[in-house]
Amino acid sequence: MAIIVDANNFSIFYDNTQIIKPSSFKINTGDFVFLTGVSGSGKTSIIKALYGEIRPKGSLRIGEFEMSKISKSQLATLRRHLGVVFQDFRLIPEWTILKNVMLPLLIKGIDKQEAEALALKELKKVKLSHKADKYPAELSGGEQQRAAIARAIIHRPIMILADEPISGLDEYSASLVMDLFKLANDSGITILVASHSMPQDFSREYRQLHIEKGEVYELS
Ligand SMILES: Nc1ncnc2c1ncn2[C@@H]1O[C@H](COP(=O)(O)OP(=O)(O)OP(=O)(O)O)[C@@H](O)[C@H]1O
Repeated sequence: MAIIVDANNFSIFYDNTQIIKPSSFKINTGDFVFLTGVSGSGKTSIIKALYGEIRPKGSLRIGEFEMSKISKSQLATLRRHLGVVFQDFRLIPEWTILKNVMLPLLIKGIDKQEAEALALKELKKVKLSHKADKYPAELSGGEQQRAAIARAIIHRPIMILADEPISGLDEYSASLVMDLFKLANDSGITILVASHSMPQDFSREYRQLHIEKGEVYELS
């Protein structure tokens, strides 16, 4: 199995404060991984390091890219192959939900009409077809979260990074979201979900990386 994430003594600092102590782990292509830990333990920071928003120390590789010294152009290339769901969704407020979901396809250079048709299909899967023409502010938090997930999946990334994608969702929406991730995982997409706890009744093989006191280790 190919290694997609290779963390080798990587650590994260904000100014002089060490949030993640030197840690090592590997994620294989096709893994379904939960990143758990209490609030403030550093889950978001690891997602941000993997998405290139903060620069880790030591070695954190995604495929051929070394995140501790990735260049701007390499980062743009890498991001085209990642899907990300941030805790605050980061939908573009001036754009409709449909256009937000189309964005990764437009970046890929897919023609607008085709992108629109694909985005409508993806919105159907997250049960948001009826909100396609609305703006983010017109949607509930849970609906915005589902739109963000549609945007993260639509371009069939190699890996999806999702920060607390089911927190605050009711049971129906939470299982809808987890089902979407399972489906994506079935098609070979590696999934990393940061969550303060494991979802109940998670019926599939998974790995759990846990952060405690700044250390990341595998729970089995
Ligand atoms: N930009 C920043 N500057 C300084 N410290 C930060 C910054 N962002 C986060 N931190 C600190 O880093 C630590 C880890 O934060 P992080 O957001 O990664 O935790 P988390 O596990 O995702 O928490 P939550 O579950 O509440 O989202 C916290 O102590 C936080 O205060």
